Amino acid sequence: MSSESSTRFSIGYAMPPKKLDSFIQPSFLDHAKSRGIDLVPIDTTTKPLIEQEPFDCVIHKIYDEEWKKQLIEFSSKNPNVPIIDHPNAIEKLHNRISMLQVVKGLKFGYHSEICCVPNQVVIEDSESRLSDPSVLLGLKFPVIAKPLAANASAKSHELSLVFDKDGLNGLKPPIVLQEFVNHGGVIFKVYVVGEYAQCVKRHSLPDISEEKLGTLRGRVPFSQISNQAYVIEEVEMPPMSFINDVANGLRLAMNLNLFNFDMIRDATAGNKYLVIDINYFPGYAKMPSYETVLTDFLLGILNKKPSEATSLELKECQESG
Ligand SMILES: Nc1ncnc2c1ncn2[C@@H]1O[C@H](COP(=O)(O)OP(=O)(O)OP(=O)(O)O)[C@@H](O)[C@H]1O
Ligand SMILES: O=P(O)(O)O[C@H]1[C@H](O)[C@@H](O)[C@H](OP(=O)(O)O)[C@@H](OP(=O)(O)O)[C@H]1O
Ligand SMILES: [Mg+2]
Ligand SMILES: [Mg+2]
Repeated sequence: MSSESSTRFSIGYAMPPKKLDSFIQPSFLDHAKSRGIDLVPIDTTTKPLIEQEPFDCVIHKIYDEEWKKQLIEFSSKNPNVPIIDHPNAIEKLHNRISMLQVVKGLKFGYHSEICCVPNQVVIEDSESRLSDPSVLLGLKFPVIAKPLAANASAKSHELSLVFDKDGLNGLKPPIVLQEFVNHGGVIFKVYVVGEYAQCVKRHSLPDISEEKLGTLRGRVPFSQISNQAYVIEEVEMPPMSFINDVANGLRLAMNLNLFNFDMIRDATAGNKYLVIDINYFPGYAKMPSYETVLTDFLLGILNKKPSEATSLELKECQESG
């Protein structure tokens, strides 16, 4: 039995129904409560945020402009209340090109592992460009076609594995074509919660040999193939020091606290890792011990001095928004 703490904090949370169902588990609410945190649902449909105070912190996964306005208003009235995370920082993850740009800037010289992104091109507009071979800019088949927008819609997760030029016909821009990299059929999914990172293994697409590629035609659609948490024994994890450095580098560069990233290990070069996807506020309930990890993180935020806190700066938000 844990005793309830005497200083209590109120954390407001705002997210779509699907996320509420998975994230707001009784085990999390109870654990947070036992450590002095009351998690309070924010009504995002019938009342403005500023009429629902007081909150000591707000966490959110709502992407519309109206919500952003409400956060700005709330923040100007409560400049010392941390908002996790800044909507402008989250927006960079809504586009599969800007999402990975930050990976290229990561620097940590002392690892034998390297971290990069697959070769990719963006097709912003007309479908007819897909029949022009120069559009591929030297990209090699197979490629994965991904919608450019990664905005939490079901459509944004509708991907295709494309084996040849004919397989590009009928794809609907704006899309990203990304080189498929053989990686042994397993991805490393790294959950980041502030300074904490945890890596899990997930199933992925199997490798495709040159020989097999010669027999494959067109394209195959797929969606959310790495979202189920199964036990995968044999595959060796990347070194934890490397994972921590990538996680911290991304966190600082993106100014985000709550995200995960998917990383694959190139089957032809065991020290080469490629980041293929970064997601805001992912399915944390699938992460072992998410209740304690999230509670520790929130307490860390709440116990910071206001000057160190992640408050949403009105000025910055208006300037770059
Ligand atoms: N460049 C690549 N090379 C090899 N496999 C890839 C590549 N890109 C994606 N995949 C495979 O496709 C899956 C889905 O791709 P991605 O993670 O980009 O899509 P998503 O819909 O954004 O996923 P999530 O559900 O994690 O948000 C990956 O988990 C991985 O199995
Ligand atoms: O609903 P959108 O914004 O599209 O976000 C999804 C992410 O893209 C996925 O990465 C999450 O699954 P994982 O936590 O297994 O990565 C997935 O987790 P969930 O389905 O368990 O909530 C979602 O968070
Ligand atoms: Mg992914
Ligand atoms: Mg994703």
